[in-house]
Amino acid sequence: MIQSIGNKSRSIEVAGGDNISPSAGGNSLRIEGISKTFVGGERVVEALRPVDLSISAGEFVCFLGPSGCGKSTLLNIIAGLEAASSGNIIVNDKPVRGTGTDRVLLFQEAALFPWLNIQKNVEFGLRQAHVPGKKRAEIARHYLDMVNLSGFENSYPHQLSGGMRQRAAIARALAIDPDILLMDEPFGALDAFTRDKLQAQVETIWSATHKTILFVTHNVREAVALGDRVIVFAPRPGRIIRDFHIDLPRPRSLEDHHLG
Ligand SMILES: Nc1ncnc2c1ncn2[C@@H]1O[C@H](COP(=O)(O)OP(=O)(O)OP(=O)(O)O)[C@@H](O)[C@H]1O
Repeated sequence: MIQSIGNKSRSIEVAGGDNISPSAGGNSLRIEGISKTFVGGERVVEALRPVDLSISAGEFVCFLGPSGCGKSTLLNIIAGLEAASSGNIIVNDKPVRGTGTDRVLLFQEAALFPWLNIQKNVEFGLRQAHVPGKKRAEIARHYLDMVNLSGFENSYPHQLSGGMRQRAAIARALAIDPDILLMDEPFGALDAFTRDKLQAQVETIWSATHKTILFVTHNVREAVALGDRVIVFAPRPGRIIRDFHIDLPRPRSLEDHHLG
């Protein structure tokens, strides 16, 4: 079921003053009949009933639902970290199997390498992709600037706050220029104040980069504050029960009473 909240005609402001439609780039991701049943000895858990979903390039989609409804399982399948029991993941019209640099998954705990400084952490994926040193440094600086971490290039993860570490992880993910950013409760471990600030920052980053974002949350307010769409899952066995289109103007303020 598709429902709509807010004003239908909407565009977003991007740096340089252009007005673009956030879903102008065609289909980015198709989830076709994806199901998952975990089998471990005697125990069989039907985590996901077949899920079908089409997501446009540049859309910001939130997966909302109670604990255990299969949100993380679906995100892991899209990331290629978990095999589905049935169905296909189609990215840019091609079926994908396994992980790829077109999709990057961010977790609740920023998974930075503790032995590398922030600059080197952000450069890591670029090094793997054999991007030359000067170019790597330039790209890393660009994204560190985007997440307001300029000046912390030489710091190590343990010297940063949780919110700063999560911002560094976002910069590292963006540096490899994925089509799709998969965010699994990325702010779940942060205090409310930091969380609010990072939500606003993610909205700004999304507007500037036009990435397709899939964002898992338990929090209705967070989902409505961030998403173009909020996909609501039912408890186990996980399945989609609602597909809300959120047409509230951006940037959205968390104090906006429409979000309540
Ligand atoms: N590796 C696994 N083996 C067996 N069961 C699993 C495995 N991973 C997840 N499950 C089960 O699948 C169901 C869905 O789990 P999942 O983590 O996807 O839910 P979720 O909606 O992301 O929950 P939460 O919001 O608490 O993270 C749960 O019942 C969970 O116990």
